[in-house]
Amino acid sequence: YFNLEKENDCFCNLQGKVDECSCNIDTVDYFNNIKIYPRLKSLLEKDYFRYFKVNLKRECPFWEDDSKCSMRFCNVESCGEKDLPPGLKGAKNENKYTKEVNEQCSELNNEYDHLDTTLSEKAQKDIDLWNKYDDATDNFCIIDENDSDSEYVDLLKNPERYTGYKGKSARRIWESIYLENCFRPKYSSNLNLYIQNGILSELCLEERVFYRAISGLHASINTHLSAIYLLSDNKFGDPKGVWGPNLQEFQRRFSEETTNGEGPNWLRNLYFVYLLELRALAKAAPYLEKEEYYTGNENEDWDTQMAIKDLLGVISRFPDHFDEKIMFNGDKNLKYEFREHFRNVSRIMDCVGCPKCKVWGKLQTQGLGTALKILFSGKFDNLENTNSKKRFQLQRNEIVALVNAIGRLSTSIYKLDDFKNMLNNKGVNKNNNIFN
Ligand SMILES: Cc1cc2nc3c(=O)[nH]c(=O)nc-3n(C[C@H](O)[C@H](O)[C@H](O)COP(=O)(O)OP(=O)(O)OC[C@H]3O[C@@H](n4cnc5c(N)ncnc54)[C@H](O)[C@@H]3O)c2cc1C
Repeated sequence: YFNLEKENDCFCNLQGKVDECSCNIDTVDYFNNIKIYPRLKSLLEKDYFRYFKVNLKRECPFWEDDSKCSMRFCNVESCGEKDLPPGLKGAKNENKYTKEVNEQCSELNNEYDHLDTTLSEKAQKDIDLWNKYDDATDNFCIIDENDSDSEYVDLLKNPERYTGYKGKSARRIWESIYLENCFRPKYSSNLNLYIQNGILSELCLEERVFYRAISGLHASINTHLSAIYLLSDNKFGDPKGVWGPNLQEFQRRFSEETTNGEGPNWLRNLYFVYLLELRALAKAAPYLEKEEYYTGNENEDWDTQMAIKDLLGVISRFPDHFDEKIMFNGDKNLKYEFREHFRNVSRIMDCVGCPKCKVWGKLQTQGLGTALKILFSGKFDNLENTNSKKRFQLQRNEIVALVNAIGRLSTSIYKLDDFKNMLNNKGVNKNNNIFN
């Protein structure tokens, strides 16, 4: 199928600096594969991170969903109440998420010190409304967590992998993201649906960042489906399927030869979005270190807190993340547009025709949306100097989505190393021009 000489070309341009950031691809490789990936892998097996609440029933607001996924591997096993950790049971009762509320401490009030914190029903309603409004204007995503149709999905039971979702429906999702919901070069005569790297310079920094983030997410999803591909025959093979890396699929998606020279740029965008999300995690560290990670299982909750602290410590010692301070210093409208575009991308996830892809698509856009909120809402600036826990709260699902989204990107970068080794073992390292 492929010319061996050209076979490795996904990796040749994948070197040097990550665009818009100050560090090199190989520095990120080392840092991720040795330090971050193993930590995230064990952290994401903890109950707190393994259950994601998602609404799979919300209708597509843009067009009638016309797709049925071709394979049974598309379907999601949602989990029943009995499978959930004690702290997440009674999903309708939002208060169950925090230990404080569950353990309702009843201290005696000194009647002279007593501060009357009761509010009239009307005032309480107003405040709820204000909070909702404030929150909504900061959010880059529609959040499913409080939705009555939402259900918990066990992410470990539903790994992101090849599902067979392709064709018109999948293409329409990506097209509508890039065509309508990414910023586009205004003066370019190029009518190609997808933005080519060469004309990205016509976009301003913020617009480029937006495009690179989406493209990086796309590259990550396509790396996963190539890395956990269905290798056995669907009809006659093992009913559970035999899964593993498919090098040819990976090359078709990322080599210069088959992508008009764009594949390696898409992989660079994967590194970009990884650094962007890591920066968000580092920025929110003072807040996340104080979170309880409550599931009702004391031992595990303690382990989770320790594991998070350890991870945040490692991340904060890596200096060269994305620098968000360079963004939104000019045109005030741009931030608003940026947020609206991204909210539309998150709405499009309701149109994904394969339930498993939808779960992971929603999780990853919500994770990226949470990262953008941390970086750009202003509410996480100067966290070190304030009692942040009281000032601002992320919902449980936002934290679960953010850390899992970083887990996905980290795994993709790790899997690139596997593909690189597979290519080298085939004896084509002399021209290893994807990764060199
Ligand atoms: C939200 C979502 C989640 C999905 N999850 C899964 C999943 O879990 N498992 C699964 O098997 N399939 C999944 N899919 C489908 C998968 O992403 C592909 O759409 C499908 O495999 C068809 O691939 P394709 O070769 O036609 O190109 P597509 O990936 O559909 O890409 C369409 C076009 O976009 C351009 N393009 C490709 N990659 C990039 C990039 N990184 N940056 C910029 N432009 C790019 C190219 O011009 C390409 O022709 C998902 C799709 C969506 C929309």
